[in-house]
Amino acid sequence: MFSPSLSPYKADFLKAAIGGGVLKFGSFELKSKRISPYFFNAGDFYRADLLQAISVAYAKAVIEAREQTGLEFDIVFGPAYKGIPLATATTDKLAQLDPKTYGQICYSFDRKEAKDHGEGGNIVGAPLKGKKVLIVDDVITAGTAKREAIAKIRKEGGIVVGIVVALDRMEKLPSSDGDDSKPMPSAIGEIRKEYNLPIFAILTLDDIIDGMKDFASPDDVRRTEEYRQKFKAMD
Ligand SMILES: O=P(O)(O)OC[C@H]1O[C@H](OP(=O)(O)OP(=O)(O)O)[C@H](O)[C@@H]1O
Ligand SMILES: O=C(O)c1cc(=O)[nH]c(=O)[nH]1
Repeated sequence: MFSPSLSPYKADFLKAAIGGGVLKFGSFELKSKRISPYFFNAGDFYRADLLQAISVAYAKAVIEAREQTGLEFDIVFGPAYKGIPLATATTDKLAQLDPKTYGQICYSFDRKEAKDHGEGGNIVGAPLKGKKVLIVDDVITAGTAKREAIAKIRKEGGIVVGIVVALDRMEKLPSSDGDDSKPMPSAIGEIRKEYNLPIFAILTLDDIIDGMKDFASPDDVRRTEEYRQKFKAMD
């Protein structure tokens, strides 16, 4: 059963992720090199109805963040690659849901490799200089991709004001010596502290484990629970 504490838009989003095959079970190597028994592939939200489902969920998370914390921004930034359609779809949906507040916001994203001809550079979309930037991305695991995005935005003169992700995998930071058995603080908590930034997650691993008991095999549930235990943060 989905956790009763999951708000309706979050439950709808989790249903879409399951129905669209975005949430997968098996063995996956992550950016952090950890081997995970589950994977959230936001690249699989490619059908129009799924794109609708994600843009509604991100837009509602942003609107909720504004109501709860006063979050304000000029630009939605999507880190390459999977962040790109998420940021553009979220920008569009925000303007549709609340044109008065979001009708003039812009989107922007980076290239993984700088372009050396034409307009050049490695940012596409709205120029970041002096602007308040909200990062919209898929997943946070060890936090590396978010740190890279913050560095890129700052290099361009942008002011990062917050991060919204679909899924907080609730994992610990990697330790500097690569020993993943050591107790470590959470990736999301350290970014919040280090950069003094609010980070909002639509779903957490706990939400997924609560929900998957209804549709995944007992083996997948057990492996995912063991993974949670192995990589859980000390805070
Ligand atoms: O928290 P982390 O340990 O950094 O891992 C999570 C990030 O890793 C993947 O990005 P990747 O850089 O592989 O880019 P992609 O969007 O091209 O898949 C994924 O899309 C997340 O953004
Ligand atoms: O950590 C990652 O690389 C990662 C995890 C996940 O669930 N989904 C994804 O796209 N990347």
